[in-house]
Amino acid sequence: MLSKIWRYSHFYLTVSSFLFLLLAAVTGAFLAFKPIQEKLQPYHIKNTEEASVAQLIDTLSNKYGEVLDIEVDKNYFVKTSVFSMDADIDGQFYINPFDGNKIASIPPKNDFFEFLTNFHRSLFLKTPGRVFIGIICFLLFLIAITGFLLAIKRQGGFLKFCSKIINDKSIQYNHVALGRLMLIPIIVLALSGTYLSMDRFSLLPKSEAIVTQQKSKLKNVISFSDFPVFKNTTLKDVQKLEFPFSTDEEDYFILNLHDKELKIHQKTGEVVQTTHYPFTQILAVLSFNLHTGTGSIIWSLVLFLSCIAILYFMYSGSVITFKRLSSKTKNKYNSNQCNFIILIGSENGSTKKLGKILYKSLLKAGEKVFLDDLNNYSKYPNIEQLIIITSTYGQGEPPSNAHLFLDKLKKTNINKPFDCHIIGLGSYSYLKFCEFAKEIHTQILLEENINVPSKEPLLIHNQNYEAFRNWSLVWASSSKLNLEIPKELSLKKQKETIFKIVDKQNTTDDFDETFTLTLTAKKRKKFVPGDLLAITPPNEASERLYSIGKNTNGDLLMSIKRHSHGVCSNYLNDLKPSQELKVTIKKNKEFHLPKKGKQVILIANGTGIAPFLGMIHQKTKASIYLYWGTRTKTSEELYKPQILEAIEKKTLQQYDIAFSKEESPYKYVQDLINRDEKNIAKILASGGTIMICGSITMRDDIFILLEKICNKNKLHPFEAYNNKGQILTDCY
Ligand SMILES: Cc1cc2nc3c(=O)[nH]c(=O)nc-3n(C[C@H](O)[C@H](O)[C@H](O)COP(=O)(O)O)c2cc1C
Repeated sequence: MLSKIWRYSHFYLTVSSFLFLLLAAVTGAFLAFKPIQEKLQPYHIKNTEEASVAQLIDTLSNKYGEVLDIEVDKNYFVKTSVFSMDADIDGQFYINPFDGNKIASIPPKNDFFEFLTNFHRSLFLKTPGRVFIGIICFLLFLIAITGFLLAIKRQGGFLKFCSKIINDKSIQYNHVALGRLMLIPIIVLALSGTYLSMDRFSLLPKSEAIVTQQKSKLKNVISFSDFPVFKNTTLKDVQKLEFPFSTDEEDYFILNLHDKELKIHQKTGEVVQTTHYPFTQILAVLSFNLHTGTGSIIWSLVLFLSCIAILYFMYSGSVITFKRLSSKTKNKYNSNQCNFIILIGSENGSTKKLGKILYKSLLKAGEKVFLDDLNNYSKYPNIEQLIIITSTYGQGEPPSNAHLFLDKLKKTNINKPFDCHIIGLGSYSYLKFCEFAKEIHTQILLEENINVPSKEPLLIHNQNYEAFRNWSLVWASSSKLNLEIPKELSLKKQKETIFKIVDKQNTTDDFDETFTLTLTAKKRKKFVPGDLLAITPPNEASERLYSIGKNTNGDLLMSIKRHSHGVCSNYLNDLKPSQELKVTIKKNKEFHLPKKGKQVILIANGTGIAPFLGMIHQKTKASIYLYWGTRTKTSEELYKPQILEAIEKKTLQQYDIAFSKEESPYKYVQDLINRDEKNIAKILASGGTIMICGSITMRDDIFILLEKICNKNKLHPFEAYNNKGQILTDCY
């Protein structure tokens, strides 16, 4: 419930301030260069900060007739105003504090920055504009805070806020990852701006300056440069020093430091009055410096990046919102009329898209169907089939529109029995894969009047549309429905590439027939080992995905197991060298050889070796260890030349194989991992990566093994390495 409040607040706050935030961020990004431009002026003399006021007064009085004041700005540029008959050294100019020489005249204000500053502060609307911008600044603060709370919720708790965000290559990932990085600068920017506006309109609590007076007791007249207060004050603490107007004792030196103002007797050098600035004033100066970056190039650059980040958030937030809103559907029938009910659990809208496809297909087939959120589950008088499609969020939790469902399920009496089908969407990157769909399945099995035809729910990794489509077609035919389910989820036609077969090698042992295909693209096509190749066999609707490797010539490598009734594997097996094949390459960045990290362990079984055949030849600074489980020595022969070449070229540091159908000390790849547990633990602890490709059963066994290795070797829990992205999988 709370997360809904944060989400709506985050959304409405951004929408209401959108245009003004946009203008403020664009002008702010330019204005961040003002302090940099100022700081880069050559008016600073090394060690100015360390010079004492006494030293400076001494230098100036020797050099100039009458000094009116001295100013030290945030960049430690020293300005003085002098009165002189010589026009060249009359008025205000920059000086070298050590010899008093004039360095430069005060340049006129930069028109461009002046224009931008006025616009940024008030949109040229004077006081109403300033008030408005102050409010926008405060809204930015609220947007940052609600965004922070949403990120905590997304990460699964406050303590997990800083843990690795799983990169699912989505725009949400960029939004959250950048948000976490820029959270503090943006909060500082927003709070300091709000404070400055409140100060400008006297909205801050009144606090008086504390004034302490002291009567002059001393009689000795001493020279200015001998005044103890001048001797003990360095220029780094000074803002301004005003010289006495006349030689009259009633005229004082006024020394403005960063936190107080001192009145100094011009004959004796005694401090006769100290005025401590109120805290609100000190805070206003701090806010000004923090909001403008005055005096610091690094902070100015951080402010610039914050403004760019705000612009990016506005873009990514709009895309996310558009995606969510576009997945909303208006039902044609009301729920009481419908015999098909589709309920969706979705956080970011992708699951809803699948529900919508089924909804539209059923409508087109003339069925009465109702689509809704899982949270709105209720009694449906005419229901025959309930289809639940849900993602999992957080750490195995329901998405935000589904958290009430299980409770409602328990409380709702069902009078008329119906069938229920459950589809889970999730990602293997998370330990609790499709956990919420599994939980629903378990709960629904306990309901007397709900019939669940499948023993297991359908669980889909990475929104694989093909898996969903195949399920829909099977379900439609079992329900005697003639459904048209689109072949592609997106209407954008994927780019096909024509490859030519350059080599084909088959190997058959007593158990399996496997073969490799080497393909070369007719036109240059970029791909990386670990990417996926989508093939749709002729006269077939659905595509099949294969993880691909690359040989040293840059050709594409596939490793395929032939299934006696497999349509695609037989189609590929029938291809002859020099024949052509139309395919689509799908980027699979989650399963590329990592760019960082010193060590990578590759674990495969069966034809899962394919992407690794490319990775062992990739140029990388990391040491690569390959563990492979296959059935027989015959099946190893097919890949041996590639592997031996990599060992010879030293791009592969270690190769171990387990045979499940031969006399061999190690039967499964799991046995090899168990044997080398100490090394595996070391690599995990030092930030290395483990990549797994092959069957899901093997992957699950390896996960259990890794969990044990982590416990035994007193490492962090396995989940931590998985969350940090050190475990990459591509299993089927
Ligand atoms: C922050 C976050 C947490 C996730 N947690 C899990 C999880 O615990 N288990 C899982 O299988 N998938 C998890 N996923 C993957 C999503 O379930 C998957 O991407 C799904 O397709 C998202 O669908 P939606 O856009 O409809 O919410 C998570 C995704 C994100 C962004």
